[in-house]
Formats: sequence, structure tokens, C-alpha cells
Amino acid sequence: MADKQMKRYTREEVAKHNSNIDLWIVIDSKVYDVSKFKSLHPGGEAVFLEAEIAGQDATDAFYSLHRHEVILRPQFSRLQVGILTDEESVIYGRVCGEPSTIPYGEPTWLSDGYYSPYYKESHRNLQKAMRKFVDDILLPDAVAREADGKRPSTRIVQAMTDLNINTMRMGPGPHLKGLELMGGVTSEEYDYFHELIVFQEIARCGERGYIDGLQSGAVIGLPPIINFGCEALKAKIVPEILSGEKFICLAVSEAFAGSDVAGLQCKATKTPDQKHWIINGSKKWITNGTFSDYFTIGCKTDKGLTAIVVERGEGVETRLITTSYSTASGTAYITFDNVKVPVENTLGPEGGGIFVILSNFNHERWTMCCNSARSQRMIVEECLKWTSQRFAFGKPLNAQAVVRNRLGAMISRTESVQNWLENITHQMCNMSYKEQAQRLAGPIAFLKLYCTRCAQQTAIDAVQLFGGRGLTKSGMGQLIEQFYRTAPFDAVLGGAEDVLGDLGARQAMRQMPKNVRL
Ligand code: HEM
Repeated sequence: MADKQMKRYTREEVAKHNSNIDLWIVIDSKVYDVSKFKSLHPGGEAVFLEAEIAGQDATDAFYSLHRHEVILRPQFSRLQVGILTDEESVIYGRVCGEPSTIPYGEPTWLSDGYYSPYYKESHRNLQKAMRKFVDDILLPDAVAREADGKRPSTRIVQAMTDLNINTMRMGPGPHLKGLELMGGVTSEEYDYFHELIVFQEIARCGERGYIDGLQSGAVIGLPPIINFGCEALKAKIVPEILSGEKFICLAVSEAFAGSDVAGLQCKATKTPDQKHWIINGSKKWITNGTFSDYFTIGCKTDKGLTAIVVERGEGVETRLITTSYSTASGTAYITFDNVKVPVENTLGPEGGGIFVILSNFNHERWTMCCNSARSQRMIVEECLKWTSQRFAFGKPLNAQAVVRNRLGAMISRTESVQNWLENITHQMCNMSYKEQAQRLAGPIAFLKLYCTRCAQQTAIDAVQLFGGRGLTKSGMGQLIEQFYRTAPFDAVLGGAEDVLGDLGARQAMRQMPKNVRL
């Protein structure tokens, strides 16, 4: 029943319902009868019988211990029996489809009264459409699948296909030609800032394993085919993946080698008639591998590392690896046992696999930064809310200078990550794919290294602010717990931090002018 139609009570009237058998409380001007509920309350019965709670305004006590969404659940909202005379409820949580009202809850370009040189009307239109899609459609499935560990539901894959979201996640290019994009964006105007928006809005669902389950294998496994595959291969595989009919993943890392791509042991040898590859070996930690139909892999061949596309079939086995994030991502251990693949499935020149894989890494790492930057912002928002509504030592947490100092550091990191990301994205918008491969490998490696270090420090800070709740999978700190558990993923996937730092520094050293001196 809407508040307006509810019976009005004065605070004095509510106060009379303060006994074990007749017990009311007020939360945000709404009057709740908890007489029966109290024995079912997960936090125990006794809390309701305290003198400052029974028949009293329990708003601060409630928000010190529960997320706003708790009181919105139908089984609890129906405990409401009235509303206070001459008062209205004022507290709200996340409003579906709307921008956050929390300071730093949105990047500068989405914050009222601030400016950015990078975003145009088409970016704003896409952002609004994506936000609505994520809040209304994606989020409920993300929460459910993260909990049951199943891959994203077919209807979500279908919805994303219908809205061309997966095609947009391949970046700007001819694959978008003629498509109607969300927010009325045309394929000609679609640039990397549009793509950044797609990734950052999806990141807001906050369910890290699920996000990877959302065909992130295609985001990294399909571009090598688009950029280096022969026409026949592209004509067959690209439509199958973009229509959501089939799934693909990028399978590079192995039990034997991860960041050391040159040390891979999976081997491809040609048949005597030179028409097929015979592939033997294994791959480990392959995102979406359990449900993929195609595998873009790196293999040792006589001419060196070569990229090849393998179709699921005889000799290909995948099994689930349980990592510290949810199994919604379909992370797999894959074995190839005498798998026969046509040589036409080779991507780029034989022996040129390192270039195929490395040039793809730039885009992959950049998408990870988009995701991580937005996730860090969400954690900042959670911490700003928590520290203002949680009371300790008689004051809100944010009344302590040490807490504000920690918040300040978290905000600074989040802002610097987003601003650097936007600068790199601007470079990508102005460079060809080849120029990006040549000039941005170092900067993107540094960005990812910086981004994931910031994320991990922010995760540690957030746990300090939330205490035990930051380590508990349900309740107030559930997003913090998940972020703390999964932030290290981005620091390893797509290149470990130390490897990336080295890569960027080596590139800088190569570019040093020969004759310059101090
Ligand atoms: C209609 C009002 C209330 C409802 C529907 C409600 C519901 C819940 C639920 C579902 C939980 C489980 C944890 C979670 O999902 O967040 C919980 C935990 C708890 N609740 Fe309530 N609650 C209400 C009011 C209160 C009040 C007024 C107090 C204290 C004065 C309180 C104290 C607690 C405590 C101490 C916990 C355990 C929190 C923890 O483990 O961190 N609850 N409540």
C-alpha cells in the first residue's frame, strides 16, 4: 500500500506498542509491526525489546546494521502498518536507471556541474540506455547466477545480442556497420569512449565472476579472428558468436606458462599433406572455456608461436576450475589430444602468434581497466555511505579523521585511474589498430598495473572501514567482500603486474634517443 493511503500515527501512539506481544518500531517515518516477525528476525528477538527500540524510532539503529534493500523486500515491507503523522519517508537507496547522487559516485563527465572534453551527446545517450539495461535486466540475473554459480542465463545472452551489446564490446570497426545501436548511436560515431561506457555500466552490477561469464571470452577470443583470420573463417565464426548462437574463448595460459607467452608448450604439427594441424597440449584458467564452442589458442609450431582457432570436437576436453570467484565465469582446464584442425584456422602468419596475441592484449587489458576503474568507484560509494550511516563511539564513522583520510586516498586513486584511462582511450580513438599495437602496449601495461594496484589497496581500505562485514558474503559488506576477494583477478589476468611494469619500462628504454646524456 502506498504511504499516502496508510494510517497516520503520532510518535506517542507508536510508543504505546512496546511490549513483547505488541511491538512496533519506526524506520524512516514508516511504522512497522514486528510483534510476530521478531521471533524470525535473523539478528535475534532481543534487539527489538531494548528500551530505545521498542515503540521508538529505530532508523539509525536499522541503517547501522542493514542495507536499504532489506526493508524493500516484499516479506519485510509488508510489516508496515502506517506512517508518522505529518512526516514522510526520505531515505532511498540505489535508484534503478538513475545516476548516483553520492559524491564521486559517478565519473566527472556524469556528475552535475562538471565538464569533460571527451564525451558527446551520443555517449550520454548510450550511457542512459546501458544503465537502464543493467539495472532492470542484468542485475537480477547477476545476483542470482553469482549465488548459484551457473553461467549467465540464456535470456540475458539473447537480450545482449538483440541490443548488439556484444558486438559493441568488440570495439569500433566494420563489424558494427549498419547496426542500430543503443541510445540511437550510429556505427560511424561509435568510438572507444562508447565502448568504455558499455564496459563501465556492466561493471556496476558488481558481480565479478558473472561479469566474466558474460561472454568475456568473446571479447578477447574473437578480435584475433576479426583482425587476423582469413575471410572464410571470419564469415563462419563471427556471425555465430555475435548472434549468441556459439561461444568462444581465448586460451593462452597453461600450467607451464602464463605471462611468459613464449614458454607455452601446447604444440601444433602439420599433417604430411600440410592441410591440417594436429594439436596436443593443455590450457589452464581459460575464462568461458567450459561452455565455449571455439578456442583461440597459442601453440608452439616449427616456425615459432602460432595463433590457431580450434573448434570443440574430438580430442577437446574442458573441465571446470574452481577459483576464488564464482563459477559463473566458466573457468576451464582444457586438454587437446590429437585434435585435427584445418590450416585455414591459422590466425596471421605461422610463427607470428606472438604479435597476434600481444596486439590483442592491449584491448583486453584496456577493457579490464574500464571494469576495474568503475568497480573501484562503486566501492568508494559503498564506503562513503557506510561511514556516514554507521555509528561507533557515539558518532558516525566519518567523524573520525583517520576514516576521512582513508576515504580521501580511495577517492584520489579512483579519480586518477579514471582520468588516465580516459586519456588512453582518447589515444586509441585517434590511432589505427596497428599504431595502438606499436605505441600503446607500454602505456596500457602501466595503466593496468596502476589500476590493479589501486584496486587492491582500495579493497584493503574498504575492509578496514567495514570490519568483519567486509569479510562476510551477505549483509552490509557483501560488495566489499566480493571486491576484496576478486580484485586480485585483474592483477593477474591479462598479465601479472610485475610483467606489465617490466614490459612498459622495456618499451620506454627502447625509445630512448641514443645520444642523449644527463
Ligand atoms: C522491520 C525491521 C527489520 C527487518 C526487516 C530486519 C531484517 C534483518 C535481516 C534480513 C537481517 C539479516 C542480515 C541482512 O540481510 O542484512 C538482519 C540482521 C540483523 N538485524 Fe535486523 N531487521 C529489522 C530491524 C532491526 C533492528 C531495529 C535492529 C536493531 C536494533 C536489528 C538488528 C539486527 C542485527 C544485530 C542483525 C545482525 C547483523 C549482522 O549480522 O551484521 N534489526 N535483520
